Amino acid sequence: MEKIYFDYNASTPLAPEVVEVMKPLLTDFYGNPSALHWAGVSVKELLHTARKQVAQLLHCSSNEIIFTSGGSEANNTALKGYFFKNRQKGNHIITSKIEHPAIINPCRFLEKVGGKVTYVGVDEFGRVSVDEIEKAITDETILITIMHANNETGTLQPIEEIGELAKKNGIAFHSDASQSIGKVDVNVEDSNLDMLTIAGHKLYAPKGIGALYVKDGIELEPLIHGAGHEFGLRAGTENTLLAVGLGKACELAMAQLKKNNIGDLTDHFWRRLQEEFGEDVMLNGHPDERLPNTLNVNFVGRVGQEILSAIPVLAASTGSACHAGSVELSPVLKEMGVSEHVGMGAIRFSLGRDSTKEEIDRVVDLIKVAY
Ligand SMILES: Cc1ncc(COP(=O)(O)O)c(C=O)c1O
Repeated sequence: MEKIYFDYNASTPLAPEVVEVMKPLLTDFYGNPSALHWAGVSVKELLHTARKQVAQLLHCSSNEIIFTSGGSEANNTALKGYFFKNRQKGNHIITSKIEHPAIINPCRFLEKVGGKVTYVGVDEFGRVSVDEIEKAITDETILITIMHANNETGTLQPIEEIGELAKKNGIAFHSDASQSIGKVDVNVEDSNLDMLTIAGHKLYAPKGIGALYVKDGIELEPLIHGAGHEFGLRAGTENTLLAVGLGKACELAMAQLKKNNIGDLTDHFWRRLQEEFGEDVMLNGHPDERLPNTLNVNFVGRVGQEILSAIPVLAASTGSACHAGSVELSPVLKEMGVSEHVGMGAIRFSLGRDSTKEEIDRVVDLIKVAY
């Protein structure tokens, strides 16, 4: 039976165009981009193009993009880098309780070295309250970091309002946009963002590459000290192969955003599940303010992982973490107030460019059999 991949929030395949653009870097374009001779200059040009392509997607300048090894490194650079460089201004950071571990754990680390962190909660749809963030601001607050879209539910946060609030209070604003880039339009200027994280493998670029937007004028301490690569913010000869792939992926994402009908497919999926399962299915996340590709559904009274195990051709995720054989309710759903009875039945389906209506209909049929 043909396999079905509905786990694009976990990782995406490489776009064929991305593979093509990377090929010459495996053979002919081997120079060090810092070298001044022909071999270096040609690679430097490719890197420059890639940086420009990433910047265009975010609506910023290419000198505001630094390449990293992925979303986790970009988040660590933003949080630790900003904290260590700006510590004399204050030691307080505001974030949310539903961030990815790549934000929560750097925050926990900073708490061990003199930082104070407020973790704001979310409502039943997984959205933070801007008022609650405002109330958490103190004279010591230097940074607000709130993810743009949640990886499990797809719920989008009101980053424009949070950006306004941060700007009004002279506080830097970072957003982990690993899940939203390429799925919805993101404009760092309109959202008053000072820093923003991208993860390549969520948008049809390779794994092991990402980027951090750092607004002109924002100062960071690098995580990796060395030579002056990436505007002095990340030492080490650039991963030109993967950066060029990310650049192309960003160019493709821009074109895709304009002709994207993935939201219609997700709506069709949700309609079909409601038709077949009625009140036995519940949506996790905001009904409208959600990534167009993400459908997180509770199969009430069931265990999501058991349903998935019964459908081996389907790649999808549960929101729950498996520890030593036991399945636990996802901390994100827990924060949203979803009960264990309901939330243990959660399955996250995340669609992508190659997903089809036929696949969705087949998955609904397979779930009916497995149910
Ligand atoms: C919201 C979010 N942030 C950060 C990351 C980490 O990205 P990477 O795997 O590129 O380090 C992920 C990946 O799962 C994510 O979903």
